[in-house]
Amino acid sequence: MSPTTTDRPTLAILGAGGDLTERLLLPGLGTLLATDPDRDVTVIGSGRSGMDDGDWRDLVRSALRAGDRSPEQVDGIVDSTRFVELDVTDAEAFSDFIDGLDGPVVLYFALPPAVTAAACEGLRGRPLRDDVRFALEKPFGDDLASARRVNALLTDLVPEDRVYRVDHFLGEATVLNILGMRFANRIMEPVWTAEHVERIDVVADETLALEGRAGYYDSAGALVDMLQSHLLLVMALATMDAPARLDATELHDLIVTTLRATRVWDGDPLVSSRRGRYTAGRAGGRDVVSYADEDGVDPARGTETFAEVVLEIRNQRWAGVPVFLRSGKALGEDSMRVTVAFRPPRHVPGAFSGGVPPTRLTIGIAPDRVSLDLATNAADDRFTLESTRLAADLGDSELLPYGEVLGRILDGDRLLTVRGDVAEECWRILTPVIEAWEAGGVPLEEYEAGSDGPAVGDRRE
Ligand SMILES: O=P(O)(O)OC[C@H]1O[C@@H](O)[C@H](O)[C@@H](O)[C@@H]1O
Repeated sequence: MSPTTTDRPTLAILGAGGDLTERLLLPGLGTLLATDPDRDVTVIGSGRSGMDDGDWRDLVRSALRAGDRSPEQVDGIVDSTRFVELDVTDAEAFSDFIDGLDGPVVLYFALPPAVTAAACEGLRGRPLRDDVRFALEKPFGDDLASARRVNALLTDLVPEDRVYRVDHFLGEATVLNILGMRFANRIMEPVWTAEHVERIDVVADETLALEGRAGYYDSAGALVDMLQSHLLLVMALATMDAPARLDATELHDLIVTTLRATRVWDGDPLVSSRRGRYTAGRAGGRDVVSYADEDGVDPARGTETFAEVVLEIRNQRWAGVPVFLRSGKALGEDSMRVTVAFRPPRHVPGAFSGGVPPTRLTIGIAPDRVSLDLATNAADDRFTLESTRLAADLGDSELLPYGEVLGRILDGDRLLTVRGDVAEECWRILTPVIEAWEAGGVPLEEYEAGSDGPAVGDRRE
């Protein structure tokens, strides 16, 4: 098969009629173009439901225009874009579609894992052009077994270095800042060990509720939607060893080594995990109906909208330090962050009565902020300690996480993607929790929308 060769890459979005394209991919691409005015790309949308070509162009134009970028650049993309009606599980049609694209090609699977798997299965044994890259949206598989199957299938089609598993958290400026802060400050690494750290919290609290996404979310739930993907990767970046170079192989090797050492705390999901589901209330300034009453939800399924799991990274650096991963929807506050709580000093002179406030470093992912809580002498009593917060806003980056990730994929850089073995480790770590929850071993606690989650078993820092 001889691909057409032009330098201009083609981004072919499969499942382009879904909300991901409109809400995240195209706006992300828009910010990429705004920050890189010379970048050129052909965007092709495809999906099963026939979208009118004009509607598709309008969608692309308005998503790309949402920002301050050159009209010529947007016009160039809108003029060359089109929508192709396609069922990717029809192997012959899918294969013809790929062959007809101008290369190099990024096939972006914005599709449920089972459809992606069926589409890839259909390509097996067919000639495939050698300038095609596969970009896949999370979740990668529905469980460990299916993730392994999809990975095997993919590497049967193309080498792993042409597979780009997308986790947009890796494109968050502040997530990348974890690396900068940790490895570019001499004061960090010496205390970044179990010797000095008491606990780590990786948190993604959202005021957002379901937002009409029952079709996807009701079968995923908070554990798979957030912990199995985003939060485990953030945890790995915050706890891995220092890279010698910042390239994809080095980063992925360090991430997977950390994940391989990670287990549910005490090996017991019954005491090391909590789950909850919101009831009606008010969150993020909006009235929220009970999750069970949301459109498209099957209440009998018992999907959780809040998940917390305590993990242990059983290696020399971290053994004995609990790592709390927590995420919930319809909570009282938006807060995505990593908080590292340090142990108290070995000795504090007795003159300081009344206890020592903890030292804590918080790297905020959203809002983008770094803060350090230090014990300082109280202004009104020199021999009493109080907590003082040093905080700095990191400033917003115009480039949205999806823009950062897409840019690298279009450039053939895998740094901010998820390697196959990393994705499998993420499933492996949480499989005991998934099984315990399926067996009903952990109760589904209710919490009111707008609260800070289920009260039962709360071990917040
Ligand atoms: O804050 P962001 O970047 O929108 O990321 C959070 C979202 O990440 C997505 O991957 C989840 O599916 C959503 O449920 C979640 O709301």
